[in-house]
Amino acid sequence: MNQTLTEKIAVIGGGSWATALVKILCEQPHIQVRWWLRSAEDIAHIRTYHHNPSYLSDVYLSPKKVKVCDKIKEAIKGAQYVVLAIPAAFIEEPLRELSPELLKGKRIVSAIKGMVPHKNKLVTDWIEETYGIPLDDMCVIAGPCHAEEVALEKQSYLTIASTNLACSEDFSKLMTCRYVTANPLTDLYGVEYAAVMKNIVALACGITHGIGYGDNFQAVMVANAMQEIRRFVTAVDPRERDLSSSAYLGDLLVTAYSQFSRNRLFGNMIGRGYSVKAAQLEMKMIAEGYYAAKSIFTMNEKYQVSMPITEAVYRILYEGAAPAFVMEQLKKHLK
Ligand SMILES: NC(=O)c1ccc[n+]([C@@H]2O[C@H](COP(=O)([O-])OP(=O)(O)OC[C@H]3O[C@@H](n4cnc5c(N)ncnc54)[C@H](O)[C@@H]3O)[C@@H](O)[C@H]2O)c1
Ligand SMILES: O=P(O)(O)OC[C@H](O)CO
Repeated sequence: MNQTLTEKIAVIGGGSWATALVKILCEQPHIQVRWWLRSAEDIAHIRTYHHNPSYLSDVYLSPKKVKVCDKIKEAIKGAQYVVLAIPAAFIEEPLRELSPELLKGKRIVSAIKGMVPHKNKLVTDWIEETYGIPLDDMCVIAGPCHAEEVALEKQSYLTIASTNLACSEDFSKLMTCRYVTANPLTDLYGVEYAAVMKNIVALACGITHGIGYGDNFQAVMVANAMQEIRRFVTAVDPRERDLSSSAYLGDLLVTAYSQFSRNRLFGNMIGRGYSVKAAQLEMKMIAEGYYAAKSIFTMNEKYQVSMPITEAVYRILYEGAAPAFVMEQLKKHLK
């Protein structure tokens, strides 16, 4: 192995975002990536052909920089950072192999924009509770950035949020390269909740588009959604934050309008009459907003914030309410 590869970073997950993150990290000359994927077939393919056959398959994964691992313990061994890029709904199972001792002293980076279902917890809170990692040793990767555009090396911006500025600054440096600019921020909870909630909004955008509503309606819904996000985030974690910045508003806009949005695509299918099961089967990718709608709706039983868009999505996805009827009702709440 090249002597200059001094820093080891583990990436956990085999989807599009994990693949894009591996690509970004490989741009740093001193980094070796230890990459754990769930699929044995994908691991074998990457070892032989240096491309992920299942996601972003055009991205070249240099064997000099990327060591693909069968075992999660092997991936995290000696790693200073452990980057989690598995949809939140599936995070518990693979991490069961790990213990507080194995993760001790490492910085944990959540690239996940979802909540752990049933527990209704942010990933960082769940990691703190389960593995005893202090919040100050964690950060989240946020901002409007689709894996597909990273693969194409289109200029993108990320926000690295942590309660510990040094942690977010350090990891921002590792995520900055020719086509990515990463900026640090100290609003961990605000960024994490906004990233979870924008997925619910993208579902709503997809649903209305699927029903036949146009751009005019969607613009009003997105504007109202930003206010809904502000109300909820302020209730859960009151502090001053500029929600018009790219970590919050930017992420909402990209997911609501991009052709690459998983959540919008999923919502669009629901609007066109697919059942939840059928839409999930049709998509190879995961729409985090499906799980988030339930978590945020349930959390809001405590906060009682006005959240008509989240409620509308929840009723359609979990109570089987007809999308056209629910959106007709939602119209009364939008301004
Ligand atoms: N894709 C993006 O552009 C992007 C950008 C920012 C953040 N994220 C976040 O990254 C996280 C990972 O999403 P992604 O886009 O890479 O996923 P994806 O939709 O591209 O891929 C699905 C992933 O889910 C895993 N998976 C599917 N079913 C599973 C199961 N039953 N058990 C265990 N794992 C299963 C697959 O192995 C794969 O890793 C999500 O929280 C997402 O919000 C994604
Ligand atoms: O836009 P989606 O639904 O693919 O979600 C992916 C990322 O969160 C975008 O930042």
